[in-house]
Amino acid sequence: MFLNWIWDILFYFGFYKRAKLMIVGLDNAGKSTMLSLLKHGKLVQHSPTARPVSEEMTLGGITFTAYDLGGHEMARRLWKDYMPAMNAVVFIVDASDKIRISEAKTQLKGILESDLPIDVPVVILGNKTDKPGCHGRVELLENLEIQEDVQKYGENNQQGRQCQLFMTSMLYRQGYGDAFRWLAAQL
Ligand SMILES: Nc1nc2c(ncn2[C@@H]2O[C@H](COP(=O)(O)OP(=O)(O)OP(=O)(O)O)[C@@H](O)[C@H]2O)c(=O)[nH]1
Ligand SMILES: [Mg+2]
Repeated sequence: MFLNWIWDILFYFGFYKRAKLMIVGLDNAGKSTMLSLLKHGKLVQHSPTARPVSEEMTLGGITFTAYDLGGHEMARRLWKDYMPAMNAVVFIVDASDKIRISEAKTQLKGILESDLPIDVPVVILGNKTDKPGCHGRVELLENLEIQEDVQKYGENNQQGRQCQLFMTSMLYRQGYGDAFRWLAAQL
């Protein structure tokens, strides 16, 4: 009880922030792998996510409740139900999957152009950069057709949704730290 009051007071004066985060992207992109890395610091093999999984963790001074929503077609139907309550979105793309890049583009556009509140930042992770022949950052910007979203909102600091692309490898534990630091700075 006493501890709860302390948290409430810290929260009220802005010393303690909470945020709800949804982690989405096509199936097999690496969502659950990233969540285990963030939460437990371990690489874990997961079965395809059948129903939403949530984890709480503190990163960059913010306590996140993160929802791993699963990326196969049935699971995608749930994304829109979560959107109104979210403070941030992580969209993971398998940068080595050149066949499904246009499917990823469609799903990402669906989020960027949805009713997701305009003040909700979206960070896009181009994952699996350890795999040979995968898309680089410039190719990914082009193929996902997000150059404008990233430039307009991410770099020039104009009004609109904050949106940025980071390249990551969960296998080599690279890139997601920068992505989460950027995300925390937007909240
Ligand atoms: N090479 C490589 N493999 C990765 C990386 N990240 C994830 N994987 C592998 O990709 C596969 C799918 O990862 P998951 O984290 O289960 O994918 P998911 O996005 O949660 O997929 P769904 O639950 O089906 O939506 C697993 O075999 C992971 O080990 C990475 O950075 N590099
Ligand atoms: Mg999963």
